Amino acid sequence: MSKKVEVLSDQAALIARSLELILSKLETAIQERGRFTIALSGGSTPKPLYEAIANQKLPWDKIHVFWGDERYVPSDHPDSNELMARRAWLDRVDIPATNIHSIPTLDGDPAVSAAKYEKHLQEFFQATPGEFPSLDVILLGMGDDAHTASLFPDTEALKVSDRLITVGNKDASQRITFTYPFINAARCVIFVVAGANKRPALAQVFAPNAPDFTYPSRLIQPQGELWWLLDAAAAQELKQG
Ligand SMILES: O=C1O[C@H](COP(=O)(O)O)[C@@H](O)[C@H](O)[C@H]1O
Repeated sequence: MSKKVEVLSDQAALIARSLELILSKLETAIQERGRFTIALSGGSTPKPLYEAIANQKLPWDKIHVFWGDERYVPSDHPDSNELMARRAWLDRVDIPATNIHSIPTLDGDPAVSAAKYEKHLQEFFQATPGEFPSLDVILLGMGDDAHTASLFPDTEALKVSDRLITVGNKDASQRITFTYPFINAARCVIFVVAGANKRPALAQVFAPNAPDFTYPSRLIQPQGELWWLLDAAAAQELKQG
């Protein structure tokens, strides 16, 4: 694994750098493999990044979009990660509908939906059960409790190491999430983290010793590249430490 940490002066610089990195991975992937696969994060931080991607001239037919996690709500629900990405990016470009790989959320049972998405991923990547295919880029955020994707502190999802997709739990509500070994199979994982409220969690995630299950972002140790792109507000304690 190669780990790189970059601190950007503000949110605009953070988004500009994230965009630059994604575009460089996209160019390489298309040159080498003829397509670019990316998993998106939700929350609020990546919205301006998605808007910036929508403003690029890109070979949309060669770009395949997945989600690293999703809330268990219909795709037109205000909490839907897909809805945010569609409004900010996907509905604004000429990407084929078949290149948008939504997480199913209408089965009435998150475990059924998780299994369906896993099957879809295995078919797309022509992976056998038990094999962990590699996305070109997995974009991640981090919550102020150090969760990433929908891998929340001290939850059962953190123990799942034999599947690509599982059910995550945020308090009483269930979500669908990539498992940490699937994230770790990626060619490149990019965390984009902004805001002073992330400082305490970040300090624990970067500490030499802290419990991984309490700070789930620590479990992200990909075989490929790991990038932490932070704004100055989020990184302040790291610089002091
Ligand atoms: O709940 C979620 O939150 C995290 C972090 O979001 P942020 O707005 O604090 O950046 C996000 O990465 C995840 O995809 C989302 O479902």
